[in-house]
Amino acid sequence: MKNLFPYLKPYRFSVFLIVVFIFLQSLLNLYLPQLMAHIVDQGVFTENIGYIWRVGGLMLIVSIAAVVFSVAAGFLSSRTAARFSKVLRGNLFSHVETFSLHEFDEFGTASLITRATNDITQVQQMVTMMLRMMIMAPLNFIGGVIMAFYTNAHLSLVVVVLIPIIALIIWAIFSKAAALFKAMQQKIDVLNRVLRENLTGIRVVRSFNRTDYELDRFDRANFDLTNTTTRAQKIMAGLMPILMLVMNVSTLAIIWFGGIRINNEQMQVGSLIAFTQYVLQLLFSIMMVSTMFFMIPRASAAANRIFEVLRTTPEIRDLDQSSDSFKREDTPHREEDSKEEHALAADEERGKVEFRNVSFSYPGAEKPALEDISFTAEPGQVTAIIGGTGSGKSTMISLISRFYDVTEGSVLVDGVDVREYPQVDLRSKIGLVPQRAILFTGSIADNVRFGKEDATDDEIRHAVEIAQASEFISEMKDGFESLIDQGGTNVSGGQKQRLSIARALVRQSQIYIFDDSFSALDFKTDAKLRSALKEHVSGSTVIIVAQRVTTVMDADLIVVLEEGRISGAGTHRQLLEDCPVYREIVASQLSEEEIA
Ligand SMILES: Nc1ncnc2c1ncn2[C@@H]1O[C@H](COP(=O)(O)OP(=O)(O)OP(=O)(O)O)[C@@H](O)[C@H]1O
Repeated sequence: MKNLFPYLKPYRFSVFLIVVFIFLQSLLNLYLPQLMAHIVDQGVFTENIGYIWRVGGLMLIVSIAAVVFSVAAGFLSSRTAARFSKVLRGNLFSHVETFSLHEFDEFGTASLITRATNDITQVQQMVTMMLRMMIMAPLNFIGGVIMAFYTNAHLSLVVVVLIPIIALIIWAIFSKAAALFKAMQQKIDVLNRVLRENLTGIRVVRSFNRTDYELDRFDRANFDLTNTTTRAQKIMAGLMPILMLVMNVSTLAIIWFGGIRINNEQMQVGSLIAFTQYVLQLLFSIMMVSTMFFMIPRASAAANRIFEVLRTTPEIRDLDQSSDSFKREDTPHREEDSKEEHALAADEERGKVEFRNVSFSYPGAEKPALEDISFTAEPGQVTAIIGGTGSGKSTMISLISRFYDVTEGSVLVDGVDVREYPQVDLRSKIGLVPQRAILFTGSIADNVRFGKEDATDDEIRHAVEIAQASEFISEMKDGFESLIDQGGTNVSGGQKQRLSIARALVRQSQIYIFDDSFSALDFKTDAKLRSALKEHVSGSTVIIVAQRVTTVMDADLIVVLEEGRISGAGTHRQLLEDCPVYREIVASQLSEEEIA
């Protein structure tokens, strides 16, 4: 929880005002019973109506002033907490943006969403309460104790007995509830995950008639969360009645002993009323603190989860600019300014991608996904990667964009290790079409422009033409301004793929990577697209990952992957001659005539 304080620093002035307002409110609240005692002892018993009016009027003014301070403090604390959580949410989001895929895998999307929404709301509520109660409760408590002693020291013995009893009750209840509150946040994660999976995979769920299974899965997560919440609330529900009981018994004790003292003429009735009020006020402040404690375990679990994300250092970071970055691997001892060198390298070679003895293992995986991979994809050439499912094709692609870092060896772009580029520079060289086409809510033009913010209409039209998407766009009612629904559900799989190809092409990059991007296209469109690519991006390095032999046959270099290793590299003809794995793939897809 203490990690939260730096986030409150910018609101120092508001916090200061809250403290002042609450201090004044508490003082006024402590003054009221005194006025009451005066009315009773000096007004009612002496039948001095004028005095009653005067002091009554003063009481009214004091009460109104207390309400004004309370409203002002309430407003300021809600505003401060809302702003604080806005900043925290912003920081969380921008920090998550720096994560590599590894950190995303580790936290899980559902959990990151819960942390950015529900967890932050918990903390915000806690801060609102804390800003008011943390100051008001101790003030009321200490003020109540002092005033009770001041009003009647003998009767205050009741208070001395009371406080340890209440402290014990609260401690017993909270030590039981804390673990349950922590579990509650984790169960919200699970519920979110089930919900999210079901909603994003709704088509699969429906087509496989798995609605009942999903309902059952959701019911279980829902029941589990409800169960834990109920158990926690049951324990907490005991708190208020027990405290009320203690409070009523103490009031009874005060009136009992106070009555005896009044009978013995050691105390006045007004003082007894004031004393009772002070004791109630201090008991009330304990109750306020306990309500806050009610929120602490949950909010502190939420805060821990938020800071767990904020404290995570992304595995993939840019090199310190002052370090020896941008050194070309093949000339490691050159001494020129590194940036100049970088520019030089980029000038000499435009988009060359080289894998040098690359091995890669996913964290926790038993065996490496890639082992000893070496090949070069040259600018102006098409390099194809073919292999069975799970052979490591997408993993290889991820290493070029540096979504993951290699375990051994190095991936070089224009002779510079990808780890030495600022990530933004590296990725601006690459137009990537991922395996799963992802579109965003917005128009078709917006989606293509995602690849290049300042793309002109002509550039967009040109990219769309190469991607063979013009025809279906022109058939849509609003053409380029047609809206894409969330997740791109209102366009077909092939259309989605073509739009995500256009998005990559509009970048006019040095390197284009198509990760199985032609699989949803029919053979004719696939062929047309590839010949358009050849014509329009002839100077760039084109890397095509594919399962279909017809897609890769014309490539200048075909790399055959099997279980994370290269089992052959060359042209179609060369591979037919000396790569049995390639021959097998070809035989399974093409007829004898086609092979010949
Ligand atoms: N995020 C991940 N965490 C752990 N293991 C992974 C992860 N992604 C892939 N793998 C594993 O790495 C291996 C290679 O996967 P990859 O996705 O690169 O294969 P692929 O050749 O692209 O397959 P496909 O053609 O089916 O897409 C597989 O065994 C897979 O289980």
